[in-house]
Amino acid sequence: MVHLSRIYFRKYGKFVDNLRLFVRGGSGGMGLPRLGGRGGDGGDVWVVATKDMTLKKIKDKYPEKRFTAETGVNSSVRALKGEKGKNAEIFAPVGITVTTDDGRVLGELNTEGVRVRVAKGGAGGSFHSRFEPTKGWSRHIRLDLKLIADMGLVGFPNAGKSSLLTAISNAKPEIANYAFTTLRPEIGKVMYSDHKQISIADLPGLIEGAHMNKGMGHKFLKHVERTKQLLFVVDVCGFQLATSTPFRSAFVAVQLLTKELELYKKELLLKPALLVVNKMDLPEADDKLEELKEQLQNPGDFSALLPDDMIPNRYLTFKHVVPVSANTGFGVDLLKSCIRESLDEEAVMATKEDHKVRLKTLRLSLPVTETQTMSV
Ligand SMILES: Nc1nc2c(ncn2[C@@H]2O[C@H](COP(=O)(O)OP(=O)(O)OP(=O)(O)O)[C@@H](O)[C@H]2O)c(=O)[nH]1
Ligand SMILES: [Mg+2]
Repeated sequence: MVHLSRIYFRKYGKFVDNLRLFVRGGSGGMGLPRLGGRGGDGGDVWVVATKDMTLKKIKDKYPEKRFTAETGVNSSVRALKGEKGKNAEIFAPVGITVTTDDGRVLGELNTEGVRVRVAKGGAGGSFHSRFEPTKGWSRHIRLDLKLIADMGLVGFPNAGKSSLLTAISNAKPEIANYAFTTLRPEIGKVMYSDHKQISIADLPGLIEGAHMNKGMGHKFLKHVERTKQLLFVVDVCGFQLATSTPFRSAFVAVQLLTKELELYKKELLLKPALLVVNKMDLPEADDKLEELKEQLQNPGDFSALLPDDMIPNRYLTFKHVVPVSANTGFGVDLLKSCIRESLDEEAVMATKEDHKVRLKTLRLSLPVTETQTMSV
């Protein structure tokens, strides 16, 4: 079973959370001057929110990333009014924003079945156009998978994720000394002194086997896909789900969490990650933290501590390892600044990347030809 899922996950390429596509409405059909016949209008291009769809699937299925609707049917003696060309439909995942290249929002596809027209077909030729049809609109659009939060908390049950969110944000999630207190994501906003706000999603605890849909499984992991960065949270003293399940030290917990994400979708591990070592107020926490830090320096040397089939292919490198106590507030300010620093760094990199793409596009599209943009 584990093997099967590994083979399955190898199929994934890089995680895709935005996609740029070229869309063109179909041209209109020719009119028939002799009999005053009108050609059919060209088909339109629509983006349709569809269950179980991903941007990656669109990219794989349409590597050219071009969608053109069909041309309207010419007017003929047998059918004076030509039929409208067939629409092109782009089946896209639920939770995307569709924008033009310059950032104008064309639609938010938040519910299955919602659709937005992104390119209108041209008009069929008629008396008013001397029976000449017009071309469909053409342009580039962007599909962006909306993030539910900047940061997502990833940890086993009871690690103190909800307590941590309470300590650093305005959120008031449920906290209790039993596993699976949190059953759905709750978003907390963290305020900074310069008024910048960032969002953190408290997510249900992950358990071993989550990638095979155990526990909250996929429901949980799906949300992790929609955060910019990951905030791993472990209990410095380790974790045991039940007396019948093995005890996991903080180091093992980190690696098991990594492996669960890897087995679900290894691209998740491309996201920047920070590690929070919680419950530093507990006895012997300092010694345990030292041990954890040492193990994280050379994780490969400690792989014998992990079950054979749960050794990550690549150990994660955390941008920051921050010891905190959600209960006493120790380390919370430091954590807030580490989070901010990490997000700011990523934003700078994203802007640079975006500039590069735009420059490249500009060079490729010069001189500007007949590309038209729609006014709605
Ligand atoms: N001593 C100590 N206990 C803590 C700390 N943070 C959280 N706890 C306790 O750990 C237990 C679990 O805390 P939660 O915040 O509910 O943990 P969670 O990770 O959100 O758990 P799930 O929602 O079940 O995944 C509670 O009894 C908390 O009071 C801490 O810093 N120190
Ligand atoms: Mg919780």
